[in-house]
Amino acid sequence: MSILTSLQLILYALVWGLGCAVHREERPALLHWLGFALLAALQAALVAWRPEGPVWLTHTGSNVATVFSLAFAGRGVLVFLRLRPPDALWFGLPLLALGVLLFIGPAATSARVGAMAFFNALLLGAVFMQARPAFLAEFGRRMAWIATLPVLAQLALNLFFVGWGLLQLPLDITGAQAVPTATWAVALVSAGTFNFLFIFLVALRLLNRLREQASRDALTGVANRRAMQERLHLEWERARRYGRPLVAIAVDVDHFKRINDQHGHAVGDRALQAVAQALQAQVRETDQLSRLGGEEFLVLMPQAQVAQEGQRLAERLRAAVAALELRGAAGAPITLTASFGLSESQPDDADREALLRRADQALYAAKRRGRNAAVRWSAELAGATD
Ligand SMILES: Nc1nc2c(ncn2[C@@H]2O[C@H](COP(=O)(O)OP(=O)(O)OP(=O)(O)O)[C@@H](O)[C@H]2O)c(=O)[nH]1
Repeated sequence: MSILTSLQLILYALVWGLGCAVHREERPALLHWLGFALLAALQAALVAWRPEGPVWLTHTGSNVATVFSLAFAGRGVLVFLRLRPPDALWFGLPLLALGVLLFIGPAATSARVGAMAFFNALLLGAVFMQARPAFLAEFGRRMAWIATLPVLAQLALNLFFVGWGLLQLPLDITGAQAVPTATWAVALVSAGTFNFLFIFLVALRLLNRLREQASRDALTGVANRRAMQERLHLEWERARRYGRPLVAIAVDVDHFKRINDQHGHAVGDRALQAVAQALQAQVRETDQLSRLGGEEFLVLMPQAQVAQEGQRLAERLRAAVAALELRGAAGAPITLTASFGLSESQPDDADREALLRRADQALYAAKRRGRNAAVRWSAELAGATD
């Protein structure tokens, strides 16, 4: 049984090792779990070596390996969650366990197993307390429960052994009876759950990050055109279904080419970032600001009316961009303004692009009227382009 467990853990170690090679960002956590799997495999192999092997290794050594393997697993979880593990605890406890187990020696079985289980329980409790809020925040309640199960199973097993050690119960934990079988089953299942769960979570985090990157504009961090199209689709359908208009505000920074030409592309980039920040600070959580490309942005305002909330927001956005204080490379002040075109969805719109087309027409009108202005679409503007 224990030699099979050892082999299984070596396979886990192989997976973590491969993970370290290909996934740099998570390498610190994966290295911890590689250490965990190797030490747990060592522990199982030492147990398999009983009764032929030297007792200091097969008994005391296997207990020490167990405590250290849990320390690696737990500290790895904290590193994975970007938490700061208190090192006095995570290095101090295993070292203290080593000292205590050496002091007890291999012969005093109940004291030795009880002491090992006590340190294991402390480590499990510590990781549970520190990791749970961050875990819940990133992966949600369902995943937190799945992650909690192997910890609780391990904790229960270790508390049982602490009790066993303290009370000196007449149980044989080394033979083939119910208790050792249950011990191995809990150890195997919890190690397996732990490994598969965290392999899954590493992949899930990667997937979430890729999704996030696919919908964000790399320069400004606001939503990109793709995310805007998705949101527009959703909000346009909602607007039609519930008869609540949707407002689009097209934004274009004025004479942006001059900023690039006079101050260089890097300053131009900084200006775009500042504009995005200024716009973002004005829009509501329920609105969406996106960068469509170049110096063009778009604000979508669900459940709003252009003559009221739309016009008010556009005016605030205009003022926020005009109030930006930017400096070029030589410290020269840069004046920035933007033009705004507003439109509102209409019940007879053939498609959602109609809303954007009208916002664009209004934007061109704002440019024609001298820029640094917000213009609301009206029927006279239809067909007029620059
Ligand atoms: N720095 C920087 N410049 C960009 C980026 N994307 C587009 N541009 C520049 O933005 C400028 C857009 O210029 P135009 O479309 O002519 O418009 P404009 O100069 O803002 O003039 P109006 O819109 O008529 O007020 C071009 O010079 C592009 O090279 C970017 O990501 N970074």
